[in-house]
Amino acid sequence: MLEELKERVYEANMDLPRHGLVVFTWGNASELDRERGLFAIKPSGVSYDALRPGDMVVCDLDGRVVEGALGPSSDTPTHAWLYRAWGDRVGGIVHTHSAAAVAWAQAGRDVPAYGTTHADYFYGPVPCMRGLTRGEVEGAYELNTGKVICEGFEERGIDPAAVPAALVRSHGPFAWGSDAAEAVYHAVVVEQVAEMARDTEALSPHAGPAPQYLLDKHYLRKHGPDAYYGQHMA
Ligand SMILES: O=C(CO)[C@@H](O)[C@@H](O)COP(=O)(O)O
Repeated sequence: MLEELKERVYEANMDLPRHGLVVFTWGNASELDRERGLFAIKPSGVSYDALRPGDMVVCDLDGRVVEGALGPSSDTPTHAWLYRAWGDRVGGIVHTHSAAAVAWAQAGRDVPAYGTTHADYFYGPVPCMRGLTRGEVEGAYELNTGKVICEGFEERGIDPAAVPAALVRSHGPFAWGSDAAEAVYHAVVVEQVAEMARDTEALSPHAGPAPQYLLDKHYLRKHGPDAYYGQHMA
């Protein structure tokens, strides 16, 4: 079972450079095994060319390594915190430094819902979390990154299942999903909508978000109780 988990997490990590979301070692993906209370994650700082399924590191929800010869991703405490907080809804997490999403994070701005591409996946803006304080950075930095994301969603009343991504100010995007593969998918979508939103503002600085009724329609026809997008076989 853990071998299958490692294989899936390996494939998710390898999908990050395939989709152009990371260069060098700038990202990581993980997946939760809810029954065991464990997750597998990429080892830290290992080149994607050299990565093998058996290199994936298995950790508990405190971020302690329970299996693996290599050190886990430096962002392991962030993943662990998010699984502890949201593990009932989130089964896979991805962090990247994809360029357009990072640009919004560095600007300290939410990615506005400018159109239906965005609304097909996110029920509202992709929120930019506050930057970490000096104390949070000099303390348990990566754990505090997870806390800042959770606090931001709580303060704004956002359900992480309805908005499966966030930006952390001055840092970059985190995305999640039901498993690692879906988290990668959402990381790709965040980058795409970040690019589109940036271009929208370049063309029309005062475009403003699309009408709420249109955003609602697109989100709900895919994710609402009466969703009809795609194949719905009886
Ligand atoms: O944010 C950073 C680096 O600043 C990390 O997320 C990124 O390099 C990936 O690190 P890991 O190789 O997963 O430890």
